[in-house]
Amino acid sequence: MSTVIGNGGFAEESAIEAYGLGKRYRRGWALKDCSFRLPAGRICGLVGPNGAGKTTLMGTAVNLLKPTTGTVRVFGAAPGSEEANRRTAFLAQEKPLFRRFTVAEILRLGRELNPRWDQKTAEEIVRSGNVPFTARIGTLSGGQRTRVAFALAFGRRPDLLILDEPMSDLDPLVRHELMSVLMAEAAEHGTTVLMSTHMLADLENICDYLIVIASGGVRLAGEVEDLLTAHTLLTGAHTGEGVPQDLARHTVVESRVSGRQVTALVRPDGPVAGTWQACTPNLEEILLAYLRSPDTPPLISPSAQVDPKAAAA
Ligand SMILES: Nc1ncnc2c1ncn2[C@@H]1O[C@H](COP(=O)(O)OP(=O)(O)OP(=O)(O)O)[C@@H](O)[C@H]1O
Repeated sequence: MSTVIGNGGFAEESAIEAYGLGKRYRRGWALKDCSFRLPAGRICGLVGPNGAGKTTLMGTAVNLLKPTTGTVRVFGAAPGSEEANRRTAFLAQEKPLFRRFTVAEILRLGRELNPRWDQKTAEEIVRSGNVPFTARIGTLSGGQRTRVAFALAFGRRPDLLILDEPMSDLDPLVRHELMSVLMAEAAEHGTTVLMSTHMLADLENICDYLIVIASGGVRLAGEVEDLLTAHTLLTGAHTGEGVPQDLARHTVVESRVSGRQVTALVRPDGPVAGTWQACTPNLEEILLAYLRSPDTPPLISPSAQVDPKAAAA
């Protein structure tokens, strides 16, 4: 199992490590050359445009899909192994639950199949949404079914919870409530969460770690705090064509001209020369700039990097 020495000098366990992960269907590559590490204990947002391969990536981590290239490990174990299965829960986008079962029967099934089952937490999640325990799954609304799927996932008391766009069919109040449950559970038990989302509010309010994938692989990965502080948003006078000379030694993620003003999102490599107004960008500005600029070199924080040699070990 690989570990990395973190800032405090403690060895941090890896929840997920992906090495050159790729999946090819007949139509082409769904996921390509994806390498990253998710340290244990983080709540990580997985972001990317439609079709970037987020569901595919999650599918390989829970052994629903076999990668075409590369490998993925969950707590150092192969997906599908007893160790990985015991420690991981997956909530798929379409929330497949047995439609003819009642809510109580589904929870009983969860209890019987999982040695670490936490009935109290599972029941509380169902009860706080006033979902009747006697109702059949097939008669529930989409949002209620999501709530029951959440209860099943949390009831398993996983070390790693993988959620594929979990909030897409929930009303704002329920989203808020279930996100609070998610954060409280994760904080109490040190659960690692990998959650794909298109909602920037989820990222800003919940996630402390971020992985951005696009057609060319991983574009950004690391602690949200580190990703924010690595960038500066500069505004100055537009004096000529192309990237301003002052910025030539820095990584310019994106620059845009509006009238006589130029705005540039930059990864500064030391102090920036010239007359610029500088501010810290927000997560949305960084995300959009990277997704619009496929040629910008990716930024992978040290904590999110894998050692390619470890893939063969
Ligand atoms: N079973 C399949 N057969 C063929 N192509 C597939 C299959 N599953 C996914 N794909 C393709 O792989 C690519 C990645 O799909 P995936 O569902 O992983 O993306 P995503 O990032 O989760 O997208 P979204 O944000 O829209 O949910 C898409 O182009 C999709 O059409």
